[in-house]
Amino acid sequence: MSRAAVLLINLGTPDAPDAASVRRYLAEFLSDPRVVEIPQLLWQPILRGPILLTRPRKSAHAYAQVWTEEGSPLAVNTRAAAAALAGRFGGRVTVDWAMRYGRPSIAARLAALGEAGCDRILLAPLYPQYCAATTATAFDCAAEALGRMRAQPAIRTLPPYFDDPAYIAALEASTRRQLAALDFEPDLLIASFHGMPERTRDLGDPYHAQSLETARLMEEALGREVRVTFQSRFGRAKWLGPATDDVLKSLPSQGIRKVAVMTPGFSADCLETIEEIGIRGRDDFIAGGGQKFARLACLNASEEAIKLYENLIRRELAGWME
Ligand SMILES: C=CC1=C(C)c2cc3[nH]c(cc4nc(cc5[nH]c(cc1n2)c(C)c5CCC(=O)O)C(CCC(=O)O)=C4C)c(C)c3C=C
Ligand SMILES: [Fe+2]
Ligand SMILES: [Fe+2]
Repeated sequence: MSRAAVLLINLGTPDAPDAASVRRYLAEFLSDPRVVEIPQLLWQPILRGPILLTRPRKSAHAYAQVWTEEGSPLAVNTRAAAAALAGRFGGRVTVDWAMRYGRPSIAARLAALGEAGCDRILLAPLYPQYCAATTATAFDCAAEALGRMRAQPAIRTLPPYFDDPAYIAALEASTRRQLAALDFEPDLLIASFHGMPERTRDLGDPYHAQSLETARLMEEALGREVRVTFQSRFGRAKWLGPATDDVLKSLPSQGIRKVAVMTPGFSADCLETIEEIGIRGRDDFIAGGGQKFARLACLNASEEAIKLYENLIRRELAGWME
């Protein structure tokens, strides 16, 4: 008897909001050559020196502001999506989740699925837009774990879903629901995507184009402008723009005083959405003269999200669920 499983994969997060845990997490994350594409011989001294000496304390402070009783929001939301999804397959598919960096690791969950008798596994990184720094490295990591197994499961991978009608419909429904609940009508809706070095686009990474296409399809679906920005600049290289913080600071002087910000590239709320947009982004906008600011939640484990993931997963598991 064969048995199918789906492994939801997200980025990863520290174990606790303290400097030591954040340091361990950042050391693993930022040592990934898919993330920082500088030769390791040059990069490691910079990482182990200035970056890991200063950033963990600052980031731990930010994490402490978003941490919940159940843990880091990224882990809490990803786990909740996996739990809700499990109920949609009537026990015919095992649904599990893992993190590319930190815990639960991809290797540990692949091993656990193997022990549970799952011999057909769909790897599903929850990144709607393909990016080598997120999607590719998740598959690299899984391949490395598979490379150490004697009895490997059969593997399928979830393609990016940036333009999938089911994803656009989920975003549209979630956005309409959240806009209707606001006590104001935004002058502008912003879609803030995580940034990337511009160089990666020039070398052929489709992330930028796929982000723009998601926003264009959202404009079509919502019948209103969706202004694209890129957040979370890191390092000295030129990153994709326009930068979310710069745009938020400058909008009030252009007469735009009420905004709503959505983050469609993040499947789950996390440090980058709750703290960077919801706290610092709001402060930037209000300090610049803005009046009303709303951060719209990610799809997380909402009804819209679970319907979307069930749809995508059923399609990819065709022929495996009998
Ligand atoms: C959704 C897509 C993401 C892309 C693309 C991405 C690229 C990328 N990120 C960094 C550096 C950092 N990112 C950090 C946090 C973080 N990044 C993503 C997603 C993408 N990153 C998420 C979901 C999170 C949140 C994790 C959480 O625990 O909530 C951080 C850590 C926080 C901090 O210290 O600021 C860093 C650093 C680079 C360099 C990069 C591409 C080159
Ligand atoms: Fe990031
Ligand atoms: Fe950030």
